[in-house]
Amino acid sequence: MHIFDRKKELVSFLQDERKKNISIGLVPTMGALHTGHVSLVKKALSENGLVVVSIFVNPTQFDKKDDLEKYPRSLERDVELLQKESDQIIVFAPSIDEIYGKSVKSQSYEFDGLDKVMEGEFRAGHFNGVGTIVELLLRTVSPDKAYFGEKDFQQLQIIRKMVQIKKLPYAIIGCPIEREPNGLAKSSRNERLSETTKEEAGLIYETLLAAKSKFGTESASSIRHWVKSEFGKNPVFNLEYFEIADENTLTPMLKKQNDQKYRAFIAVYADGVRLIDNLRLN
Ligand SMILES: Nc1ncnc2c1ncn2[C@@H]1O[C@H](COP(=O)(O)OP(=O)(O)OP(=O)(O)O)[C@@H](O)[C@H]1O
Ligand SMILES: CC(C)(CO)[C@@H](O)C(=O)[O-]
Ligand code: BAL
Repeated sequence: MHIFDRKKELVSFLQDERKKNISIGLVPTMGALHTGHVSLVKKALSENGLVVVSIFVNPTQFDKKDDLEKYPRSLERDVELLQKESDQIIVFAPSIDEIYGKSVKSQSYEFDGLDKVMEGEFRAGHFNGVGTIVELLLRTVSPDKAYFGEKDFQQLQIIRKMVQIKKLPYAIIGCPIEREPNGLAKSSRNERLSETTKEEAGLIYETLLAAKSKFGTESASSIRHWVKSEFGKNPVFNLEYFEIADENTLTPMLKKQNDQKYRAFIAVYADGVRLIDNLRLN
């Protein structure tokens, strides 16, 4: 398997591959790979001749030092896992210096308000950091298609917006959420949960399912109220937000419009670890 840590070498390798008329997929990750990531890689392999998986824990998208320091890192294990998947995979695992040089800073983006709610509200500067690294990866790899998980649904919509605003010629493909048997969305940060909390964290998905079943008959504000009061009684989880929002604009739902698609979004802390999830409601 080819593993690159320099942009220049990756670019020159891909230029040669492209001459063979091979289509290229890109799967950006922060490593500590799990079956959620693998589902993106499989989808990319099914649609492209070559798939670049980037592994880079991007410092500029972390608003909390502690979260960045404790983020799981396992490059060797990640490479082994990808090697088992296919020999059509290329790994790009650059250093912070290779990406940012001396100035570890984000660019500033205009995302049409998509970044002002939920993750954007609670993680200051997060989406400027995501935009900065994703734009750089897209421009470096120049893929035909890039793959992102719906687990980070707000991020997916923001990347779609960035590509549209910057007129970047790459297709952005959203992929469904992979879950544990108890419904917990697979996430690298789950590694930091105790076995007991991981089991109890099935409650997050159960809450989303309950919100979906209430959605037919109850107002958004009544469902929000119900979720807040349920979590208020639970000593294991600390609810950061629960929102019902329009899937495209991400604005909180006021009155249901029949032609709009709505989604429930949730962020909770458990064992000091921040977990997010979402579910389409209609
Ligand atoms: N359970 C999942 N199902 C589908 N896609 C996923 C899942 N988890 C992560 N992804 C996607 O994989 C890509 C890389 O995500 P990332 O490396 O941040 O992993 P992660 O598990 O989301 O980690 P964390 O939530 O701890 O940041 C993103 O596009 C993300 O949406
Ligand atoms: C897209 C991404 C790899 C950018 O660092 C990250 O936000 C993630 O893993 O979802
Ligand atoms: N998967 C989203 C990246 C982050 O939490 O920073």
